[in-house]
Amino acid sequence: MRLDYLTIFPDFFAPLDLSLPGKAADKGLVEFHVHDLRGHSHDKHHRVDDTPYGGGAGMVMKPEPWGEAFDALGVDAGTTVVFTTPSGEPFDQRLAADLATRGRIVFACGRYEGIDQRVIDHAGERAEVREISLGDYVLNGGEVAALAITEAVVRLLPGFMGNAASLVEESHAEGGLLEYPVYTKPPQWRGHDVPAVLRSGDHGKVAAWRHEQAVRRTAERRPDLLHPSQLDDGTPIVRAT
Ligand SMILES: COc1cccc(COC(=O)c2cn[nH]c2)c1
Repeated sequence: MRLDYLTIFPDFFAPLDLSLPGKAADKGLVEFHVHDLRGHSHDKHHRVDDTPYGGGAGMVMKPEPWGEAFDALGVDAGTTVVFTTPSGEPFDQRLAADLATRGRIVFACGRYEGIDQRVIDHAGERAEVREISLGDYVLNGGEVAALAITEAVVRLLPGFMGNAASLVEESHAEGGLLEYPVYTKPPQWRGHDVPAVLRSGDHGKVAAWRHEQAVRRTAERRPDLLHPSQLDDGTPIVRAT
């Protein structure tokens, strides 16, 4: 998989050479290419923004640099262009798995009040476009979101995670439950003991305890992930007639 990043802050993506994503690059599973959008603005000050039509506060990113960058990158039907933006579709594990099937992703990292809408419209004429939000909050730019999406996607690439088994068990996987609590040595620590069941050696009991903990934790923190039948707050189960 080839990942490209279009940004006015290319240094933001220096971490891609470290830790998780970096290892994938070493394995040849993924290649990263970072591009400074200002390189595609040719006025004296390499301007990438201007005042918004219709007035209002802030600045809007000009379309020309983006169009020239798409041309330089060869954005085409085999490319998925991801615009990270608060007004995008919510990012989740399912979307991460979907993006992990792509051959090439170009992350378009917006700043200011956003990117001229014609850039998104034009991109949709030449490639697959996904507008993706990390969550309901506003960052100063799309770079942090692009890094988060990158990590969630790259770790799913076949042959990347050393222990594929851990991918199956983790949160928001098929079960749709939050992860159960985990423990390691020492057995006692500052007055806190590891739950005895985890040291019992009884794999059946351990599995049951972990499932119960995952359901309890999900009911407490993310009832939206549970089906009514799994809520134990007495929610009446109204069956479709
Ligand atoms: C492209 O248009 C804009 C406009 C405003 C801010 C940003 C930066 O992205 C976010 O704030 C964000 C991404 N996911 N959740 C929040 C982009």
